[in-house]
Amino acid sequence: MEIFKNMEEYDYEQLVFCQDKNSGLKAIIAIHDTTIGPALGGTRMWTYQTEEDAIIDALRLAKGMTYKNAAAGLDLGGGKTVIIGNPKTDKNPELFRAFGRYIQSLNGRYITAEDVGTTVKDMDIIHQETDYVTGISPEFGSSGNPSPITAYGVYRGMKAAAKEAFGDDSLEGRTIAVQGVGNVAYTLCEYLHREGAKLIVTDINQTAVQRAVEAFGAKAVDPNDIYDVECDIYAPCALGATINDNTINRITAKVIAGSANNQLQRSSHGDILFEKGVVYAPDYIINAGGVINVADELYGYNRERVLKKVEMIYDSVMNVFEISKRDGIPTYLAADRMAEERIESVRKSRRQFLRNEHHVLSRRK
Ligand SMILES: NC(=O)c1ccc[n+]([C@@H]2O[C@H](COP(=O)([O-])OP(=O)(O)OC[C@H]3O[C@@H](n4cnc5c(N)ncnc54)[C@H](O)[C@@H]3O)[C@@H](O)[C@H]2O)c1
Ligand SMILES: CC(C)C[C@H](N)C(=O)O
Repeated sequence: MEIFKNMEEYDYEQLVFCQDKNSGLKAIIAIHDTTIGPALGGTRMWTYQTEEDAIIDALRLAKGMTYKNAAAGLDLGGGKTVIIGNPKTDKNPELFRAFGRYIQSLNGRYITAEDVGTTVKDMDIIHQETDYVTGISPEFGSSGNPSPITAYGVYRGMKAAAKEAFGDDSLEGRTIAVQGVGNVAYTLCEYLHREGAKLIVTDINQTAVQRAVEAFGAKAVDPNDIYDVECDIYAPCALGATINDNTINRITAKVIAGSANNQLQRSSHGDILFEKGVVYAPDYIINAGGVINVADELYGYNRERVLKKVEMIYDSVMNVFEISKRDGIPTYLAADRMAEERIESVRKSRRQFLRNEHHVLSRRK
């Protein structure tokens, strides 16, 4: 793999490889863009088949965070970490402490939080070595697990997408196919069930499926069959790239709205959805609740302020649809334009020289 070629393609700033033999840590921190502020993005722990897969995932996820944070109006850039390993068997406190020291060595350029495979407890261990971590336990005045807030944002965004597709934002009686019923999707299903939606669920973890079947009367299907079920809304809430060459023509839903990051394998899949008239709520707009929640810790956490902001994901999704219709472009592109405009305006406003403690002038005491 040509690493610099890959970094150059979307202008990544930095890729950090972290290794600690004693604890087994193998982590990759990707910092995509810090124009607006320090890079904030979670840490994913996953069993990657190859090191190349792990690097590509870190890069894709980090870029997504730049766009997510910019579009959500946060004063933050984008980054992400992947830890190579099985979250069920390979965790130990020394691993997260070693990782925390690597984060500290970046001196605030990167701030972490939870993602797939990591928990509040893991963030608390990282916190023993660095302050550049969010989503730690509420005992520290922090916001805790971001997933329920992410779920609330996805629910709000899904209602906006329903309004766009069906002319009515009620989800009562709608059939919704949920792929992956983990931390975010379980709470999402609670909202959907409460509103009277009919749920079809799948997961590679049978315990997770069973929990949703029992709690919400959901119908369970095999992971490979979720693309073929008849439904109004497809909610991808597992891993990325599930909208791809193999699935795009199998999905019959009029709406795609879910929590997963990087749902489109390639941007051309977003073009196809647009041509087919599928209402796609762009992933990083609809799933921004979690990062809005953890970012609020940087100001002194206030849950009411967070809930107000996350409720507005309905309006952000609507705004993307408006731009898409106005400019005749797919929704993923409309979202990208929104984010890029904000990054560019900040970049321009920072043109003037500003003396700081690192500048050569500071040496002339
Ligand atoms: N947790 C958050 O606050 C947050 C915020 C923004 C985005 N996201 C994204 O939302 C998604 C879900 O996050 P989460 O925190 O709920 O993770 P999670 O690990 O708790 O849940 C993911 C679920 O998907 C299942 N899964 C994995 N591969 C699957 C497959 N091929 N088919 C069916 N099920 C499969 C897993 O078994 C698991 O139950 C991820 O893509 C994550 O990056 C999460
Ligand atoms: C909580 C966030 C910082 C990270 C979250 N996993 C996301 O993708 O947005």
